[in-house]
Amino acid sequence: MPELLNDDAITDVLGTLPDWERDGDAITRTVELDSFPQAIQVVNRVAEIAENNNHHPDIDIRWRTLTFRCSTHSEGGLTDLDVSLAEEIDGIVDALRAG
Ligand SMILES: C[C@H](O)[C@H](O)[C@H]1CNC2=NC(N)=NC(=O)C2=N1
Repeated sequence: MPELLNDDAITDVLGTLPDWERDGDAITRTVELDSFPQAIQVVNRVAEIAENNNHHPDIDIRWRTLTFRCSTHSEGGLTDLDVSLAEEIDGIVDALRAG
């Protein structure tokens, strides 16, 4: 079972995830892509990784703007699974933006 991160650990983690911020029991990132198709490409790649890892973000899709919200529902808070997922999401966005 993944361990819940305490407030100090969350603060430390957010220092390594500059595009993310804390939202209660979750961390969130909002990102604007160049187009709706590019945003959906990001969503599809995130979905593949989330399914492989059996750990899924909440995703809000509004035209070119995506908001990801990561939390470990089964634990009722943030765990390392969310940190890893956030890092994967950052990598996908960076790779797609680099074209
Ligand atoms: C049954 C299945 O393994 C669980 O519901 C998984 C699915 N994906 C999940 N995703 C997230 N973010 N938190 C969970 O607790 C979780 N649990």
